[in-house]
Amino acid sequence: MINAKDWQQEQERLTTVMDKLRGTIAELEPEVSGLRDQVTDIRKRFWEEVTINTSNAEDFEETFYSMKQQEALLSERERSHRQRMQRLKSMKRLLTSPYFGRIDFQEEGSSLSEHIYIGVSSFVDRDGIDFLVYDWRTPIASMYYDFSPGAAIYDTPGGRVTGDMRLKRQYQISGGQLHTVFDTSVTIGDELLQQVLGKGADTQMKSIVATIQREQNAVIRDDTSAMLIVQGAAGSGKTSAALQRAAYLLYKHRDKLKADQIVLFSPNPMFNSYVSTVLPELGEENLQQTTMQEYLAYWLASTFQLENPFDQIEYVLSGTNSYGYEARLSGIHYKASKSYLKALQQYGLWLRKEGMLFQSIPFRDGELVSTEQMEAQFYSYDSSIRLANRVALLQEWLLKKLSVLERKERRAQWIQDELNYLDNEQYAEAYKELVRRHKQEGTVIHFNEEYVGIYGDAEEGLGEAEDFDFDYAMQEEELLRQMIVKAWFKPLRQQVKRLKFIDMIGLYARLFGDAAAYQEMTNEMDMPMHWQEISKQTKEKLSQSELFYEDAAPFLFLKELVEGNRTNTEVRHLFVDEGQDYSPFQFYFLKMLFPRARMTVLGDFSQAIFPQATNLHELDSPLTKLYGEGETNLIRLVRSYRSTREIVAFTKALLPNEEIVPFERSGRKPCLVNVISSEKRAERIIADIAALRAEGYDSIAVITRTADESRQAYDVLQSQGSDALRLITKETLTFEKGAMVIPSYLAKGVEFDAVLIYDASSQTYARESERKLFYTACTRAMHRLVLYATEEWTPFIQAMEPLLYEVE
Ligand SMILES: Nc1ncnc2c1ncn2[C@@H]1O[C@H](COP(=O)(O)OP(=O)(O)OP(=O)(O)O)[C@@H](O)[C@H]1O
Repeated sequence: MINAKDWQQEQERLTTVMDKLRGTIAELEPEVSGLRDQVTDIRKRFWEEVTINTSNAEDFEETFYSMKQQEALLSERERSHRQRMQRLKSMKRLLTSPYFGRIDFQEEGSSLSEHIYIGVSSFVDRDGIDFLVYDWRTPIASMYYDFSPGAAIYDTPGGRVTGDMRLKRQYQISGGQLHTVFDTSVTIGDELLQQVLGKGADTQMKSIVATIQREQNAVIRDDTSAMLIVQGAAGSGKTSAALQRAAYLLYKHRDKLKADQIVLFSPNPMFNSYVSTVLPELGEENLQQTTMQEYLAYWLASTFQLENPFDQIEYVLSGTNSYGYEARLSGIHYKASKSYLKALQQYGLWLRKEGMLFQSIPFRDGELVSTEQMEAQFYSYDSSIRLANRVALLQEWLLKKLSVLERKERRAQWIQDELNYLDNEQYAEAYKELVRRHKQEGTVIHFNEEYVGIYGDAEEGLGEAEDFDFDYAMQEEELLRQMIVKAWFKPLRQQVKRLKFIDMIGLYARLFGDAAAYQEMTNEMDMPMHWQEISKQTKEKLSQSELFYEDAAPFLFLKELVEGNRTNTEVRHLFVDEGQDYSPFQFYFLKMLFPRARMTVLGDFSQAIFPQATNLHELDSPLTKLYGEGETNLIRLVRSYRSTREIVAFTKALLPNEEIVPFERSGRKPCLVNVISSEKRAERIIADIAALRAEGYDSIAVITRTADESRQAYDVLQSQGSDALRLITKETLTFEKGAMVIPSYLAKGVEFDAVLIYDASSQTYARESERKLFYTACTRAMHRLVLYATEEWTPFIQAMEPLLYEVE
């Protein structure tokens, strides 16, 4: 804490800033509403202000300019309104807490030490020169996160500034009131961080701008790497850093980067809701959020029933004894690998020479264009042309061919039959169309009463009948023929436009047959184990219009090789959270889909629970190779901010090689509870939840290994009288406070005040492959961790130092 005199000065400064803020808000409010009224008014009276006259070229030009003028006025007012509105919102945000930090900095060569107050946005005095508050993302504010008092530097677009930081101070201000002030030295106020971290879990993630740590700041402000990899221990603030990074990039490149040009891939829809308030809290619009599944489904759901990654992991966790399990696992690994990617690329090259598969264009009972014709045409193009470009040429050829065939078909005998079956409405339509055409051409025609009698007097304002000089009946028949054939050809044309003439499923399915054929097409030297069974399983799925999750990205990749068109050049930044759960294949695929985006991948290999995991940080990581070492920056975060020291010590013992340093916050040791039956366990869990609630913990998760176990646990707990318990499934979209039962893989990325591991026995967690899953579940706990078992404890606990836990 600071002395009374300094406190007094800080109090006075806060009062001055608050007054000025109120003054600015009072000035801005009427300006904003005035501009809003003007915009509404201009919009409403737009056409009144424009004189429309198109009688001659000069009048037309005048009309055009008067419209342009009106449009310019409107967009200028809209822009002013938007800017003022944004400023007003920023000022209002500052009103509760105008700043959280201050540094005093004396630039080299200057005799003055400047007081830099730092908040969530900048606030400049009326003179436009005096910065009362600096946005935390300004270059000068970076020193607050990067240095302790003493020599300090910061980089600006104009070059590096060096100097001396005389003071570093932190504030807790809320509701415009000064609560605490700390002078800090080494890191950003451990006291403040202690207070922030000691609080309960929230249903929404919070912004951490007031307490960003130095290594996190490096993640946030890295603006040069094409690939930024953040390997961070559980709870080290990867997701937090990613979101503040988005806010930073939006601020730094505000004139050219928009929020919808940043895409965040997150682990599940519930996580999306969990992080969705951080950017708005920082005054920025939300970025685009999606999940890999959602993205794949966008392109594939109309063709296949797509397996969900959570169903895949359920199978991996529960299907150990089922037939074909080993083969499926081997298939999952192979289809996630760089080798498979190369195999598909090679297959693409092979297809340039031979083997493209097409679907004929059917017509009535036969074929309009056969697959042989397509094949011949396709391979008549220069073999150096890329597959996708050749497909585009073939498409053009097909469309032209359809036009020729369409004209030819008008003379076909079957049309005559169709004509006989037409109803009056269709004749009437043709009649109207003819009238319209002739009117347009200025031809004067006469319809005899017979036609008018049948079809009604569609013709109004037609000139007097003069020469009955064209054979209406013939024209009508010709038109009807055209209409009939057109109706038949329209869907065919659409199919061609949608590239339905390519047999994509056939092309993918062909890979899964004889191993020798596969090797010939793909040059694969190192076939995965159980190839025959993998092939059988894959083809079986395809034949039912279903797709395994592990096949989704590869299928789409092949589709892209053959068809092109799917790349997105708008997106500039791709953030992939829980990156260890994506396959090398998927990363490569993402790079291909978003060729103009930089990538930020955040993850923890220790939490790699999906079989297609990617190692993020080792030298041979496929991620480093994606953009090359020169373009890649790897940052490691080892300090964990989520869990107490005791919980971190326990979880670290599960994965002794994991680099993880706890933030010094203390709590109870994890507690092991052994009970004799599942009923007794339910009783105990219910009592524990009640006790935790009484201690003030609002968010409590009973974590099970799989969804099946969640359902069982939920049923037992309910039958024992636990009310207000929520069952979380892969369909759950929002994250709410309270007690819940949740499978381990859905708890990824989120955190709870207390975690109750439903079954930590050797029956549930025994295989080495389950170690990381168990670790991930335990690391969700912020303050309390309780584990239950009805049998002997999992070997992961048995191997642990007993000092690390309490037993009840
Ligand atoms: N600098 C910080 N100041 C305050 N709180 C922080 C800071 N860094 C992280 N935290 C808090 O620590 C918790 C964990 O952060 P976050 O979820 O971002 O970690 P993570 O590395 O993504 O975790 P995991 O990999 O386990 O999902 C959150 O409650 C977050 O608010």
